[in-house]
Amino acid sequence: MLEADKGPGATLDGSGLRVAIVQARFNAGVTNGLRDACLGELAALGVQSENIAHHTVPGALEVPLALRWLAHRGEYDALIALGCVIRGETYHFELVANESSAGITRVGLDLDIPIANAILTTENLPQATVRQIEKGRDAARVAVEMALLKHRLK
Ligand SMILES: Nc1c(NC[C@H](O)[C@H](O)[C@H](O)CO)[nH]c(=O)[nH]c1=O
Ligand SMILES: CC(=O)[C@@H](O)COP(=O)(O)O
Repeated sequence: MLEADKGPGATLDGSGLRVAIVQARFNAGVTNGLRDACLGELAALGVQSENIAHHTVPGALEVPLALRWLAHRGEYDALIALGCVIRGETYHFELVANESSAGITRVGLDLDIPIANAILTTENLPQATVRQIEKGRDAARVAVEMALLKHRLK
């Protein structure tokens, strides 16, 4: 009998989950907004505050390594990456945006752990500012949904 996938509209119950957040401090005005929105949504989904770890790193390029360290602990059901990369005048934007994203994906696949990537990559600060709340909330929902899916499938 095919088990119907309830899809994203299903009620997500994160009450038994353990989640860790890695936040880049670069563009902290935005990443703090991402953090606050993410924490609020995790609470709304039932994730208990004592089951949420939060760590900061200097910038988006340092996020993958911190995620790897946390994944190796084997203590978390999902990880969340928060950051904000804003284009400047040089190629550095592409390097930071692309390498941080590729590193995050690699950690998730190599260490078999769901990682919600909410590292914003925008052309300017206004684009990031208007997206911080939605993207922070989305990251929380993705982390909870994928952690629950992993428990169902593995
Ligand atoms: N320009 C941005 C950076 N740059 C810093 C790098 O992430 C890294 O910390 C540095 O290259 C040392 O390894 N980081 C961001 O998160 N956002 C940016 O816009
Ligand atoms: C994304 C960045 O690294 C950015 O802050 C760098 O700005 P610039 O390219 O003008 O040095």
